[in-house]
Amino acid sequence: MLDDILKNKAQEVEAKKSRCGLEEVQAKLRAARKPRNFYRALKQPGISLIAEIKRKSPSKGEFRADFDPHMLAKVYSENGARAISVLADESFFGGGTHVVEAVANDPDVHLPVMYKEFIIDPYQIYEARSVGADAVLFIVRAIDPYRLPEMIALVHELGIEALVECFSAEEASLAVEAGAKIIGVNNRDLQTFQVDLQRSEEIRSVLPGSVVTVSESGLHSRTDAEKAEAIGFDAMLVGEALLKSKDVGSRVREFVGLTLRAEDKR
Ligand SMILES: O=C(O)c1ccccc1NCC(=O)[C@H](O)[C@H](O)COP(=O)(O)O
Repeated sequence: MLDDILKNKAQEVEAKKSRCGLEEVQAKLRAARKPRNFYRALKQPGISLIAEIKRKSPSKGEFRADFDPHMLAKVYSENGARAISVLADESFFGGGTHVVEAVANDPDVHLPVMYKEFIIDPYQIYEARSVGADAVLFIVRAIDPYRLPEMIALVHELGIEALVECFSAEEASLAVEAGAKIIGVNNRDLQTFQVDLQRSEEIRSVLPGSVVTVSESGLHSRTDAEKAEAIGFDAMLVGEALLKSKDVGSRVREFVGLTLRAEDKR
């Protein structure tokens, strides 16, 4: 699946570049709002929630009939999320750069916003900042390892942050050597879609204490959040469990430990 997404992304990026050149993107970037500090948001006491906005995903299909990015971002920020991840990919996740732009500049939302995209080219980093994003996602296995340090350096030069995602201890070491300050462990295998929270535990144990760490995918309860915190994660990235809820606000409060967990209410 990841290979299909990346093949499609390479074509999309080339098409975008011919519609809107880098100079035009850089001009827009100069007028973008000031970055919000994603790193500091995740580094606060207790496990921080990065709440995700996506219409659909390859593994789960459509998440909700009343999908409304503005409503979700507002509810996430009013109930204790510390950052928001917005899918920029349209073909597979039903998102878009315009969706990130709307959330990042929403007057009701004051949290840092991550541009969740399959980044393979520096052009996409400029594009992310030009719409007001405060962070971008890098997937280690999607980027040429020789280019990863320069991609991370460019993100920092633009005054924003990179969440660098890995699936193995080897990828985590590559990320650290490339200068990553924030490292994520994805619990979902992107070929089989199987989720294994054990992966977070294994990789966390080889990460240095100096990086901010994020456990990503397949977290479904406050119990999962507490386990991630207990093994040393600073933050968690959660989508499905929030998006599929009838009462998104109370689900967010549950994840961040402000209300009783669903299993304790039974
Ligand atoms: O989720 C997918 O189907 C998927 C497929 C191919 C590439 C990436 C994919 N997911 C990206 C993610 O990392 C998740 O959107 C994110 O971690 C949130 O996960 P969840 O809480 O399980 O929605």
